[in-house]
Amino acid sequence: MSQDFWSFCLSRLESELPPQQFNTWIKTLSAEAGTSDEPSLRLFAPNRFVMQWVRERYLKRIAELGEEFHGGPMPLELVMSEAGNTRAAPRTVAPVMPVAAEKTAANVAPAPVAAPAIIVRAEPEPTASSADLAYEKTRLNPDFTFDTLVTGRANDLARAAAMQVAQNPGTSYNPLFVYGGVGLGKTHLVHAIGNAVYKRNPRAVIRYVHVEDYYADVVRAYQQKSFDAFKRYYRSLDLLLIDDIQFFNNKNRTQEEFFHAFNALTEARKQIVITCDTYPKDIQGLEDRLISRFDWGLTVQIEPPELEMRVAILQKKAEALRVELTDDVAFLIAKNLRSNVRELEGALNKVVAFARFHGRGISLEVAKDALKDLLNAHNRQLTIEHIQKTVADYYKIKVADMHSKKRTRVIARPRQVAMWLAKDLTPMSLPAIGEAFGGRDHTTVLHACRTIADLRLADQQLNHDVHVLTQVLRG
Ligand SMILES: Nc1ncnc2c1ncn2[C@@H]1O[C@H](COP(=O)(O)OP(=O)(O)OP(=O)(O)O)[C@@H](O)[C@H]1O
Repeated sequence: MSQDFWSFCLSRLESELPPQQFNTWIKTLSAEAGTSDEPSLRLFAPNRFVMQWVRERYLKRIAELGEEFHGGPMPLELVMSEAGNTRAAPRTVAPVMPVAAEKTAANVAPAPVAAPAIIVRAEPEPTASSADLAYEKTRLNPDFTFDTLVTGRANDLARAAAMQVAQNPGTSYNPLFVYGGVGLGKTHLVHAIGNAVYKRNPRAVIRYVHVEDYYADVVRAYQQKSFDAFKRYYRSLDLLLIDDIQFFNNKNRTQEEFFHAFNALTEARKQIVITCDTYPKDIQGLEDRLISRFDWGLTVQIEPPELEMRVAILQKKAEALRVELTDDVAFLIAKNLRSNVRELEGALNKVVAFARFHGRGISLEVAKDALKDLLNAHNRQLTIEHIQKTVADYYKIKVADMHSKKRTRVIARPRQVAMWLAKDLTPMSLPAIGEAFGGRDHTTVLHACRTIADLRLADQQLNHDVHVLTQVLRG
């Protein structure tokens, strides 16, 4: 069945593409399958930007995988989802039919009725104005705005700083350095800055670039001996948004170029926004002179969202997909996926696709069915022993110290961190946690949790430790 094909296709593309590309482009697609008798696949892109990118870079490969999976061609269509289709009038989704008239170069012969051809029908683009074209050069995703970004404790500082930068680019915090774990909205936030700056000033020269693409630009400039043009371009920007700087590791020539671009832009009071999965000093293989420059502006963290925020994000995403999501379903998903918003979204997409495929509405029952594997995996709970061992290893103390009565700071603080993590990451009660830490009283656990919560606001190193440990434990 084509639904199985899409799972097959996802796992193949995941192994073939760098994670950033897979997550940004492929995972945002939703799929609607034909029947087992008449396999077909219709892919929905959330907006024109994604549709164009997928069509140019990945559609041919998806068609090849379709042929490999089915042992023959399969009609394949890429359209914009209704929610993303802001230019055209909303249309109803019809079953996929082989539409020979709309073939593209990637196609083969017209479809005979019995054995359908691969028909790659990418929706024709609406005519673009020169303003549209200028906008597209920014590489900004129009869906990633401050309006679509849900705010909560996990990101309010980062969001406030980003809004400040968007209002006063080049003069408030330069660079703005945003760090946080995978899939927590860093890319969304930097696109939001770009979109806001563009809205205020459509003449601003803005460029969003992932580090891997920046690296590719350097390589191309090197091969084509076009370094002057490369330098001129990057130094002419008003706003440079550069994503996932951790992938700069040991790419010395690229770092060198970036160093000079950074200096030129900051000297000219042009804004730079950087994202990374970690705090600047912890980036592996990055030159010290870059690390020290990243400290010039403001460094803000995005943390994993708490339950209420996760529910709000799901509701927002459901709104964008134009599906109704009841609170019980939102809570089921949010309670089981804690660490990564992208996974949260993936789970929602899975529920929506499952409901559509089986012609059912979205209910708690449907959601449980759709997410069966995921819920089973989640139920293999994190144990307190695992938390104690991970924290002890991290701080290089003995696991036995988690249970001991020793009160020296080097031991007591990691123990408090482990208690805080146990409270945050497991459903255990305070008395049960106290018991697991050498039979301590629940008030001791409460005190530990409050101490760590307060210290995280005041002590950047401790906050960082807790962040790293949380990521490690959540896998
Ligand atoms: N606070 C939020 N509100 C709404 N959507 C969010 C929020 N945080 C994350 N998302 C969504 O989660 C998905 C993943 O976010 P994004 O790609 O920005 O994460 P990231 O931190 O850049 O990840 P990576 O480390 O893989 O680059 C996006 O679709 C984004 O819109």
